[in-house]
Amino acid sequence: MTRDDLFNTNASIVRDLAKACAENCPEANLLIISNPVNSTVPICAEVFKARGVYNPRRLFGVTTLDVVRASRFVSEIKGTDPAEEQITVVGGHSGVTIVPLFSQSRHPELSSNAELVHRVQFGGDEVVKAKDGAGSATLSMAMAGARMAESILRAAQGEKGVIEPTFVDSPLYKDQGIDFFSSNVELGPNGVEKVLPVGKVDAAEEKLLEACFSDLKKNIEKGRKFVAENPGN
Ligand SMILES: NC(=O)C1=CN([C@@H]2O[C@H](COP(=O)(O)OP(=O)(O)OC[C@H]3O[C@@H](n4cnc5c(N)ncnc54)[C@H](O)[C@@H]3O)[C@@H](O)[C@H]2O)C=CC1
Ligand SMILES: O=C([O-])CC(=O)C(=O)O
Repeated sequence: MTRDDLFNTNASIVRDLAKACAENCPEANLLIISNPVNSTVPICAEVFKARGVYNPRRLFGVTTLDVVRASRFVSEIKGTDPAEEQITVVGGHSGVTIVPLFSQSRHPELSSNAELVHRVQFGGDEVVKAKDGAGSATLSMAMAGARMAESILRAAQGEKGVIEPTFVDSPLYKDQGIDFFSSNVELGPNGVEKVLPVGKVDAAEEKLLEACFSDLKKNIEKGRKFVAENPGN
């Protein structure tokens, strides 16, 4: 079971919750954690657009857990404190759409560690397998969700320099037909303040990004198509 398999159950739930938000709290910050995030965020955007209240600065897919996992896995290899490992992860929130950029960390050599890259990309699946039918990540998901929500609140109260990775309506790869992308984002009182660039990547990461784009495009399109064909009430 992959996150994409959750689409059939979750797409209509997210669509209906988004509709309720669009009608009752259109100005709220929406943090979408329900999977598949790569599709549920575009679903929310379509629902808001259909009602004329879409504000791309207030819609966020929660991808914090990918960074939390990457930092943890690196700390296990290096014998360090995960809180001190700053690993940038970009792309989306499933399988090969998750792209860790170790070349930008203090351990650039790790970008050629295929086993580590795979573990970051499929860390959620590892948990699902280990739980053997009893669900997916829970405590780590709660921690990652809380971190993201707290950062949004701190920025809303005027704190400067609050940066989190999140899957947003992004200018970074729109020219390649990818309207949503996760990268570091500076948060502010109005939600997204600034989408930060991906920065320099090495040749191995360039390849990972290519694979990411191809899947991500399909996931985004799947969400859009669902709303077009099933607009709900
Ligand atoms: N983005 C991320 O990092 C992560 C995302 N997830 C995703 O988060 C979601 C929730 O996971 P869990 O909390 O483990 O699942 P869960 O099954 O424990 O909880 C789901 C909750 O949704 C409620 N629910 C079901 N239908 C609903 C509806 N129509 N309207 C309102 N509420 C409804 C259920 O009553 C239940 O309380 C899943 O989609 C999972 O894949 C999980 C881990 C990490
Ligand atoms: O795989 C899942 O369903 C849960 C999830 O998103 C994660 O653990 O990253």
